[in-house]
Amino acid sequence: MLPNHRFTSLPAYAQLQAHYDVLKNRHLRDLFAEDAERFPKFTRQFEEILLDFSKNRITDETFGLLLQLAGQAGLTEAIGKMFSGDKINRTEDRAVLHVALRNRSNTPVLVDGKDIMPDVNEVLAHMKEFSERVRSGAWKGYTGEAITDIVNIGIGGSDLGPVMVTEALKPYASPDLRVHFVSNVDGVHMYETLQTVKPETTLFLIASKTFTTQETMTNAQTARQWFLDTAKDEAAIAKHFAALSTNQAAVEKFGIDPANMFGFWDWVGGRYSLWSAIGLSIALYIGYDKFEELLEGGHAMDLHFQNTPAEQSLPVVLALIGIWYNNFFGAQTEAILPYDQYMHRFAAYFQQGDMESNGKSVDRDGNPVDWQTGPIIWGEPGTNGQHAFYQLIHQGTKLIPCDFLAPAISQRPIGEHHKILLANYFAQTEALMNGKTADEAADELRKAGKSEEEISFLTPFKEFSGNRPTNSILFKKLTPRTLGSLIALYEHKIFTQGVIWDIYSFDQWGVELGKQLASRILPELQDDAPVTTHDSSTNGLINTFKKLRNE
Ligand SMILES: O=P(O)(O)OC[C@H]1O[C@H](O)[C@H](O)[C@@H](O)[C@@H]1O
Repeated sequence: MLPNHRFTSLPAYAQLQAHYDVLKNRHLRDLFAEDAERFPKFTRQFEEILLDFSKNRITDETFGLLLQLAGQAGLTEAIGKMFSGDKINRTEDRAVLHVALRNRSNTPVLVDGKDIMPDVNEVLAHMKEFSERVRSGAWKGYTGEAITDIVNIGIGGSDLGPVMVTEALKPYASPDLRVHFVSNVDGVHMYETLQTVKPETTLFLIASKTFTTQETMTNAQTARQWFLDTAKDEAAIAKHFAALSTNQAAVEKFGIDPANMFGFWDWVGGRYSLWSAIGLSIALYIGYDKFEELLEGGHAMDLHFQNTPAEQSLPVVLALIGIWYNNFFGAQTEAILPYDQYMHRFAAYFQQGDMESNGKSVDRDGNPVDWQTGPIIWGEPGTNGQHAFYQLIHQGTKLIPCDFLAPAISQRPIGEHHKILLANYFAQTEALMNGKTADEAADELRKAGKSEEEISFLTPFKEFSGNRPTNSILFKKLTPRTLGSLIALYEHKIFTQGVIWDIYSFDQWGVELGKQLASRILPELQDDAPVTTHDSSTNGLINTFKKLRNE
């Protein structure tokens, strides 16, 4: 169990509050002018990843106080508890051990006194053997043909991670194997996917930790029926369906051969499961060796998180900077902006990772919090975002801390593209920091030949306040190892923030109510009788739906 504390009662909280009152009026331009050492002081390196957090509204004093906050919240102890298999997911009475899935050092990890590493290694060996057979063509479908298409059916954590990683690591993929993801219960998703594949050469992965999720079970049944419509023989299912799950009984009931089941455990949270059997689509797509490199990258970041003093730890730094804006500046959101097209689902992945983890409003004692917890996470790849929503980041009324991520080396070096991309990457954080003063804006207008009257009208619109904070994460190349480290970096950032905010980051009770109500409403949609069992809005909507569908 993690020790409890009141976030706002930590001594450093009050000090930070007082410090904020002084610092809130300081401009980043001036902080840089006063301190030539900001870049070396506020950058941290991990392998081929550089984190520059110098363009944040912090001084040495801010950073020192934030580190004290982490210390007072018992961060070191909490990290130890997670890695040693303590049941820190208290409301589900579970350990939190996605780190064991990528524990390439293979040191024993005990849950209830039992070392779980042999089980982890056994599933990995199964994934290796299976993915190698499928990729080499040795695994045959029911007509004797090799597999050409993988369809992963899963949702939430059983979808977003594999989608994000297979997109990010596309350059490492086998050209002979396509991968598809069906998540939405909207039949359109399954329909469109099935248009592009053939039953004889398709392997379905039914990815569900619980194997009860309505969307996934519905999609899986549809896929099964579609397959049997052609194959006609239930025995053929064994060659075309595999299950990634913790629930063996439900997998067998569905009719999947237990030999094709890849297990994992209740100590793997859904949104932290891409490192587990849920990552089978990744191993199939990029090959098991590359999947292992991804695990190694995650593990290397785990060791860094465990063994590095807080002031040197990239995840801790990211977490503290986030807390500074979330809890003192009142920022509501954080943008994740990768300047890498292959990372186009990275922000979407961490929407679940962060918001499902830290979107909580009771502390670990069950009392309502009176401080802000998890931020709203959003983002799109640069440069697309620049031409869409950056206007608001530059000149809007909201403070939006942004993470800018970019590789130094493109996976697809074509002409001048990467230099142009990176010029934009550097320019944006510089612009957000410095802004443009009224004098600078007026000078530019004067040089462009505008009249004094036009200049005085236009200047306020052309002015940029600047002082808008950013982190820059610059890495060498988006390799499987680096991606693994980047994912683990954000995972541990989320963990650190949850510890400091005194909330439980590894349950997700907030998703249950909607599920319960949907299963109550579903039977009501079976006939056309008007419903009266809900509030007037819900009744009205359901009854309008029943009318519309029959018109
Ligand atoms: O893997 P499954 O059991 O099908 O769960 C899929 C997803 O649905 C749940 O409602 C949770 O919100 C997610 O954390 C989970 O990843």
